[in-house]
Amino acid sequence: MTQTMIGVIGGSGLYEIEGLRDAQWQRVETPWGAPSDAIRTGTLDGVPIAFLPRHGRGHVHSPTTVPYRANIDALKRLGVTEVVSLSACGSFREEMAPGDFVIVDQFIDRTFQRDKSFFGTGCVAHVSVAHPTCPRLGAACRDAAEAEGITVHDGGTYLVMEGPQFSSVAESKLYREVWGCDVIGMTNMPEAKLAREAELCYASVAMITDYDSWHPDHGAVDINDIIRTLTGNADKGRGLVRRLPDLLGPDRTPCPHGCDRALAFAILTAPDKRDPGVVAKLEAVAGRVLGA
Ligand SMILES: CSC[C@H]1O[C@H](OP(=O)(O)O)[C@H](O)[C@@H]1O
Ligand SMILES: Nc1ncnc2[nH]cnc12
Repeated sequence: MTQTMIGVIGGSGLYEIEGLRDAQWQRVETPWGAPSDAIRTGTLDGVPIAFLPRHGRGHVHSPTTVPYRANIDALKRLGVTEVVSLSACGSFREEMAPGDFVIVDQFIDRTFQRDKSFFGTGCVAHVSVAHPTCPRLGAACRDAAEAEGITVHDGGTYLVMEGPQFSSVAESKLYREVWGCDVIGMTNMPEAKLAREAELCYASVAMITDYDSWHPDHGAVDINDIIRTLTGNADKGRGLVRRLPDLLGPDRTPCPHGCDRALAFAILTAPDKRDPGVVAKLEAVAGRVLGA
């Protein structure tokens, strides 16, 4: 049994979290550079929490330049066991309305300008992301949302676009009608892939702000409309987070889905062929299997 530590990555509109005991902003350095911002640590109902604003306070990083590897490494380094990602998203479904939340369980990754792995030449690893989110953590997020009175949809496919521009109508229709996606955003990849490589449980809560551009009654995505919905969504997201310690509990049993053992057989590079410099960089994320 290990101790639960909840990492929360707050998306657009969610730059602070209140109500933590012994709260402090902690600067964390990683071999991948600095995370998006300092990390707010403390406890909530006796469970340690680490909150990281994905874009930094004041919204400094674009979806492309968010330091995804540093963020995940820093959370792991602090002892986080579960990562809850809260993100503003557009909807492809009439019934998934602005203000609703979706517990995402699949992704289509259309990003192309980001570092997507901790591994590479000198230490190669291949983890499975067939099921990129943790069902146990996702269920806790769903239960927390329901307890808060939030309209929550259990399961959905999130199209991750590079951005920063929103989609054209043709793209929006392709993602919705042909690819069967439910929501769209710009940030959950490579975040989810990196969390898996770091053997962290990862759940994604899509907080819907708009209908993207496919919807005949809503026209183009308008950032002003999004901002109006963001504030209410951020409050609901904070309410969801406040319920998680009670639902997850302080003592953590091994993940029944194996998220915390994802690297067990993933590293292909023979021990005598591993680059010691690369292995050293992997100390926080893969020290369990590399003995680094
Ligand atoms: C607020 S409009 C677009 C912006 O919001 C989302 O960010 P996040 O996922 O961090 O909440 C979306 O992915 C874009 O980056
Ligand atoms: N329609 C949309 N497309 C991409 N990212 C978003 N974030 C919020 N709404 C979005």
